[in-house]
Amino acid sequence: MKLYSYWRSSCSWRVRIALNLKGLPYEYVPVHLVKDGGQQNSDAYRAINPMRTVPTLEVTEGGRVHRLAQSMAILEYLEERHPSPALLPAEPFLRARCRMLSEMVNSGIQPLQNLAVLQRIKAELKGDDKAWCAYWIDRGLAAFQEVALETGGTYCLGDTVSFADVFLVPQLYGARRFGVDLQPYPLLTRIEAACANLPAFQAAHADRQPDAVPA
Ligand SMILES: N[C@@H](CCC(=O)N[C@@H](CS)C(=O)NCC(=O)O)C(=O)O
Repeated sequence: MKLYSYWRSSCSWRVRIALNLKGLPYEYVPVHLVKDGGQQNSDAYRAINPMRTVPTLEVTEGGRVHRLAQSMAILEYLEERHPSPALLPAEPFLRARCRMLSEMVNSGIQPLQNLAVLQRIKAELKGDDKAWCAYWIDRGLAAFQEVALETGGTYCLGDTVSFADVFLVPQLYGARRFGVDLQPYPLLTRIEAACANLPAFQAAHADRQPDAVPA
């Protein structure tokens, strides 16, 4: 498998964690989201992913190359194709709660802090892109914690790692980047610390990627 990724992209990070948790090796193809006006906007990359975003996972199966985009769709594919270890709970209610928490990040927070959105806010609306981001991330995390309190154990859903943790951890990195105070979210930072003990999360960390820029 080949993963088109950017070190600091939270959506790519989710897929890296899931691939690692499932023990699936992959080739890392860096797509620089800022350099050259953003390599995601190049004709070559648009042919790979018309949404001009990372991640894209390329899978060769039965002699055919399949390209998958949208981290949630990729995670669902990995879960179906490589069910063990399971990243979705077996029980239908918990399964839905897991997807619910994941979507709170996937559609409730990340799209509002996406690079292309921030560039427009700053350049065209002359707005404060960082304050915009911090507001939506904070609001989203507050809701996430409230929901996670009902099911949280070591991780978001009891004591087993799931999609919800895979979505949460990169989002907390983004929160710090945009100056969000995480003091009000002790459950979330506790879960983050538990995930940080796992090799799959460690290897997926932004700073450990081949295209990472040292601070
Ligand atoms: N819903 C998509 C979102 C993908 C996305 O927005 N990726 C960001 C990085 S996390 C990106 O490539 N942004 C490029 C841009 O805004 O120009 C997913 O989950 O994969």
